[in-house]
Amino acid sequence: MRQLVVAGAVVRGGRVLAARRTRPPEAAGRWELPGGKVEPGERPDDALARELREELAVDVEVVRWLAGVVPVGEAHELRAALVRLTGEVDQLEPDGDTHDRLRWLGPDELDEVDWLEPDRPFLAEVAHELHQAAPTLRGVFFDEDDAAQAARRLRGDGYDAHVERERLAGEDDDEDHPWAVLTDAPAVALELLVDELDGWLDLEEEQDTTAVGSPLELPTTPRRIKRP
Ligand SMILES: Nc1nc2c([nH]c(=O)n2[C@H]2C[C@H](O)[C@@H](COP(=O)(O)OP(=O)(O)OP(=O)(O)O)O2)c(=O)[nH]1
Repeated sequence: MRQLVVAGAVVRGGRVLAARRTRPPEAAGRWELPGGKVEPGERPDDALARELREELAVDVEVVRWLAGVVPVGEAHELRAALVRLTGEVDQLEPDGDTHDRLRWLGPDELDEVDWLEPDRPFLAEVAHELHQAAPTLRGVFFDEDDAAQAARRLRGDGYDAHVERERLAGEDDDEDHPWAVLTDAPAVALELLVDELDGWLDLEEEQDTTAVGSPLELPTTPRRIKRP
Protein backbone atom coordinates (compact mmCIF):
# COMPACT_ATOMS: atom_id res chain seq x y z
CA MET A 1 0.00 0.00 0.00
CA ARG A 2 1.19 3.50 -0.78
CA GLN A 3 2.06 5.77 2.13
CA LEU A 4 -0.21 8.81 2.36
CA VAL A 5 1.26 12.31 1.98
CA VAL A 6 -1.02 15.14 3.08
CA ALA A 7 -0.73 18.70 1.83
CA GLY A 8 -2.46 21.87 2.98
CA ALA A 9 -3.94 24.58 0.80
CA VAL A 10 -3.61 27.33 3.41
CA VAL A 11 -6.10 29.99 2.38
CA ARG A 12 -6.01 33.47 3.79
CA GLY A 13 -7.33 36.74 2.43
CA GLY A 14 -8.37 35.17 -0.88
CA ARG A 15 -4.93 33.68 -1.56
CA VAL A 16 -3.27 30.32 -1.10
CA LEU A 17 0.20 29.61 0.26
CA ALA A 18 2.69 27.98 -2.11
CA ALA A 19 6.10 26.75 -0.92
CA ARG A 20 9.21 26.10 -2.99
CA ARG A 21 11.02 22.86 -2.18
CA THR A 22 14.74 22.56 -1.62
CA ARG A 23 14.97 18.75 -1.67
CA PRO A 24 15.29 16.11 -3.02
CA PRO A 25 17.31 17.42 -5.98
CA GLU A 26 14.64 16.43 -8.52
CA ALA A 27 12.00 18.44 -6.62
CA ALA A 28 14.22 21.41 -5.73
CA GLY A 29 12.88 24.65 -7.18
CA ARG A 30 9.39 23.18 -7.71
CA TRP A 31 6.40 24.47 -5.75
CA GLU A 32 4.00 22.54 -3.55
CA LEU A 33 1.32 22.83 -0.95
CA PRO A 34 3.24 22.32 2.31
CA GLY A 35 2.71 19.06 4.20
CA GLY A 36 4.33 15.67 4.58
CA LYS A 37 3.95 11.97 5.22
CA VAL A 38 1.28 10.56 7.53
CA GLU A 39 2.83 8.41 10.24
CA PRO A 40 1.44 4.94 11.04
CA GLY A 41 -1.71 5.24 13.14
CA GLU A 42 -1.92 9.00 12.67
CA ARG A 43 -5.13 10.68 11.46
CA PRO A 44 -4.60 12.64 8.22
CA ASP A 45 -5.96 15.85 9.80
CA ASP A 46 -3.52 15.48 12.70
CA ALA A 47 -0.62 14.69 10.37
CA LEU A 48 -1.30 17.81 8.33
CA ALA A 49 -1.50 20.00 11.43
CA ARG A 50 1.74 18.44 12.73
CA GLU A 51 3.60 18.95 9.46
CA LEU A 52 2.57 22.60 9.13
CA ARG A 53 3.53 23.22 12.74
CA GLU A 54 6.93 21.62 12.16
CA GLU A 55 7.60 23.24 8.80
CA LEU A 56 6.05 26.68 9.14
CA ALA A 57 5.38 27.07 12.86
CA VAL A 58 1.66 27.68 12.26
CA ASP A 59 -1.49 26.16 13.72
CA VAL A 60 -4.14 25.14 11.21
CA GLU A 61 -7.42 23.32 11.07
CA VAL A 62 -8.76 21.37 8.12
CA VAL A 63 -11.76 23.04 6.48
CA ARG A 64 -12.33 20.14 4.07
CA TRP A 65 -10.41 17.66 1.95
CA LEU A 66 -10.18 18.41 -1.75
CA ALA A 67 -11.36 15.84 -4.28
CA GLY A 68 -8.91 13.24 -5.52
CA VAL A 69 -5.94 11.13 -4.49
CA VAL A 70 -2.85 11.44 -6.68
CA PRO A 71 -0.03 8.89 -6.93
CA VAL A 72 3.44 10.24 -6.07
CA GLY A 73 6.22 8.07 -7.45
CA GLU A 74 5.98 4.37 -6.66
CA ALA A 75 5.47 4.50 -2.93
CA HIS A 76 3.29 7.48 -2.01
CA GLU A 77 -0.06 9.08 -2.72
CA LEU A 78 -1.09 12.67 -2.15
CA ARG A 79 -4.27 14.12 -0.68
CA ALA A 80 -4.78 17.83 -0.14
CA ALA A 81 -7.04 19.78 2.20
CA LEU A 82 -8.20 23.35 2.44
CA VAL A 83 -6.95 24.59 5.77
CA ARG A 84 -7.20 27.82 7.68
CA LEU A 85 -4.78 29.36 10.11
CA THR A 86 -6.10 29.36 13.66
CA GLY A 87 -3.39 31.23 15.54
CA GLU A 88 -1.78 34.65 15.33
CA VAL A 89 0.51 34.86 12.30
CA ASP A 90 1.55 38.13 10.75
CA GLN A 91 4.67 36.97 8.94
CA LEU A 92 5.42 33.47 7.71
CA GLU A 93 8.97 32.27 7.13
CA PRO A 94 10.01 29.26 5.06
CA ASP A 95 11.56 26.54 7.21
CA GLY A 96 14.84 26.62 5.32
CA ASP A 97 15.12 22.85 5.44
CA THR A 98 12.28 21.77 3.14
CA HIS A 99 11.43 25.17 1.61
CA ASP A 100 13.34 28.27 0.61
CA ARG A 101 10.49 30.52 -0.60
CA LEU A 102 6.85 31.12 0.19
CA ARG A 103 4.29 32.96 -1.92
CA TRP A 104 0.64 33.84 -1.43
CA LEU A 105 -1.08 33.34 -4.78
CA GLY A 106 -4.42 34.72 -5.90
CA PRO A 107 -6.75 32.58 -8.03
CA ASP A 108 -5.37 33.98 -11.27
CA GLU A 109 -1.74 33.54 -10.26
CA LEU A 110 -1.71 29.82 -9.64
CA ASP A 111 0.03 29.15 -12.94
CA GLU A 112 2.86 31.57 -12.14
CA VAL A 113 4.84 28.93 -10.24
CA ASP A 114 6.17 25.58 -11.35
CA TRP A 115 4.11 23.13 -9.28
CA LEU A 116 5.15 19.55 -8.65
CA GLU A 117 3.07 17.40 -10.98
CA PRO A 118 1.03 15.65 -8.23
CA ASP A 119 -0.23 19.01 -6.95
CA ARG A 120 -1.65 20.16 -10.26
CA PRO A 121 -4.92 18.18 -10.18
CA PHE A 122 -5.91 20.05 -6.98
CA LEU A 123 -5.38 23.55 -8.35
CA ALA A 124 -8.70 23.96 -10.17
CA GLU A 125 -10.61 23.33 -6.95
CA VAL A 126 -8.27 25.65 -5.04
CA ALA A 127 -8.85 28.40 -7.65
CA HIS A 128 -12.60 27.89 -7.38
CA GLU A 129 -12.39 28.20 -3.61
CA LEU A 130 -10.32 31.40 -3.85
CA HIS A 131 -12.84 32.94 -6.22
CA GLN A 132 -15.58 32.21 -3.68
CA ALA A 133 -13.67 33.79 -0.81
CA ALA A 134 -15.02 36.97 0.69
CA PRO A 135 -13.61 40.08 -1.01
CA THR A 136 -10.41 41.24 0.59
CA LEU A 137 -10.00 44.84 1.66
CA ARG A 138 -6.64 46.45 2.28
CA GLY A 139 -5.94 49.14 4.82
CA VAL A 140 -2.47 50.63 4.48
CA PHE A 141 -0.42 52.09 7.32
CA PHE A 142 3.05 53.61 7.47
CA ASP A 143 3.55 52.37 10.99
CA GLU A 144 3.91 48.64 11.60
CA ASP A 145 2.49 48.93 15.12
CA ASP A 146 -0.63 50.66 13.79
CA ALA A 147 -1.11 47.92 11.21
CA ALA A 148 -0.63 45.23 13.84
CA GLN A 149 -3.11 46.94 16.14
CA ALA A 150 -5.70 47.25 13.36
CA ALA A 151 -5.31 43.55 12.49
CA ARG A 152 -5.60 42.55 16.15
CA ARG A 153 -8.77 44.54 16.63
CA LEU A 154 -10.36 43.13 13.48
CA ARG A 155 -9.52 39.60 14.60
CA GLY A 156 -10.95 40.44 18.00
CA ASP A 157 -14.21 41.27 16.19
CA GLY A 158 -14.17 37.85 14.53
CA TYR A 159 -12.79 38.80 11.10
CA ASP A 160 -9.80 37.35 9.32
CA ALA A 161 -7.00 39.95 9.21
CA HIS A 162 -3.27 39.85 8.68
CA VAL A 163 -0.40 42.23 8.02
CA GLU A 164 1.82 42.30 4.97
CA ARG A 165 4.65 44.52 3.83
CA GLU A 166 3.79 46.71 0.84
CA ARG A 167 5.62 48.81 -1.71
CA LEU A 168 4.62 52.18 -3.11
CA ALA A 169 4.62 53.10 -6.79
CA GLY A 170 7.97 54.64 -7.75
CA GLU A 171 9.88 53.19 -4.81
CA ASP A 172 13.18 51.65 -5.70
CA ASP A 173 14.67 50.78 -2.36
CA ASP A 174 13.77 48.68 0.65
CA GLU A 175 13.26 51.57 3.03
CA ASP A 176 10.07 52.72 4.66
CA HIS A 177 7.65 50.36 2.98
CA PRO A 178 4.17 50.72 4.35
CA TRP A 179 2.20 47.90 5.95
CA ALA A 180 -1.08 46.57 4.63
CA VAL A 181 -3.81 44.90 6.64
CA LEU A 182 -5.73 42.41 4.51
CA THR A 183 -9.12 41.52 5.87
CA ASP A 184 -12.50 40.09 5.03
CA ALA A 185 -14.13 42.62 7.38
CA PRO A 186 -16.73 44.97 5.90
CA ALA A 187 -15.40 48.31 4.63
CA VAL A 188 -17.04 50.24 7.44
CA ALA A 189 -15.06 48.34 10.09
CA LEU A 190 -11.75 48.97 8.34
CA GLU A 191 -12.65 52.60 7.59
CA LEU A 192 -13.00 53.36 11.29
CA LEU A 193 -9.57 51.88 11.98
CA VAL A 194 -7.70 53.61 9.15
CA ASP A 195 -9.21 56.87 10.29
CA GLU A 196 -8.19 56.35 13.90
CA LEU A 197 -4.72 54.97 13.12
CA ASP A 198 -3.76 57.28 10.25
CA GLY A 199 -3.86 54.80 7.44
CA TRP A 200 -5.83 54.73 4.23
CA LEU A 201 -8.09 52.32 2.42
CA ASP A 202 -6.70 50.85 -0.77
CA LEU A 203 -9.76 50.52 -2.93
CA GLU A 204 -8.06 49.08 -6.02
CA GLU A 205 -10.19 45.94 -6.20
CA GLU A 206 -8.02 44.48 -8.94
CA GLN A 207 -4.95 44.60 -6.76
CA ASP A 208 -6.54 42.60 -4.02
CA THR A 209 -6.17 39.18 -5.50
CA THR A 210 -4.60 39.43 -8.89
CA ALA A 211 -1.56 41.64 -8.56
CA VAL A 212 0.16 40.55 -5.40
CA GLY A 213 3.31 42.51 -4.87
CA SER A 214 2.41 45.24 -7.35
CA PRO A 215 3.09 48.73 -6.05
CA LEU A 216 0.41 50.71 -4.30
CA GLU A 217 -0.59 54.19 -5.35
CA LEU A 218 -0.14 56.88 -2.74
CA PRO A 219 -3.39 58.26 -1.32
CA THR A 220 -4.85 61.11 -3.36
CA THR A 221 -6.32 62.99 -0.41
CA PRO A 222 -4.18 64.46 2.35
CA ARG A 223 -3.52 62.29 5.35
CA ARG A 224 -3.60 63.73 8.81
CA ILE A 225 -0.21 64.22 10.41
CA LYS A 226 -0.01 62.01 13.45
CA ARG A 227 -0.08 63.91 16.72
CA PRO A 228 2.24 62.72 19.49
N1 LIG B 1 4.56 17.78 1.38
C1 LIG B 1 4.26 17.63 0.09
N2 LIG B 1 4.88 16.67 -0.60
C2 LIG B 1 4.56 16.54 -1.89
C3 LIG B 1 3.62 17.39 -2.51
N3 LIG B 1 3.52 17.02 -3.82
C4 LIG B 1 4.37 16.00 -4.00
O1 LIG B 1 4.59 15.40 -5.05
N4 LIG B 1 5.01 15.71 -2.82
C5 LIG B 1 5.99 14.65 -2.64
C6 LIG B 1 7.36 15.14 -2.29
C7 LIG B 1 7.90 14.04 -1.45
O2 LIG B 1 8.40 13.02 -2.29
C8 LIG B 1 6.69 13.46 -0.73
C9 LIG B 1 6.48 14.06 0.64
O3 LIG B 1 7.67 14.24 1.26
P1 LIG B 1 7.97 15.30 2.41
O4 LIG B 1 9.43 15.51 2.37
O5 LIG B 1 7.11 16.52 2.27
O6 LIG B 1 7.50 14.48 3.68
P2 LIG B 1 8.01 14.65 5.18
O7 LIG B 1 7.94 16.10 5.55
O8 LIG B 1 7.19 13.69 5.99
O9 LIG B 1 9.52 14.35 5.04
P3 LIG B 1 10.62 13.30 5.27
O10 LIG B 1 11.39 13.87 6.39
O11 LIG B 1 10.01 11.94 5.51
O12 LIG B 1 11.38 13.39 3.95
O13 LIG B 1 5.59 13.81 -1.56
C10 LIG B 1 2.98 18.38 -1.76
O14 LIG B 1 2.15 19.14 -2.24
N5 LIG B 1 3.34 18.48 -0.46
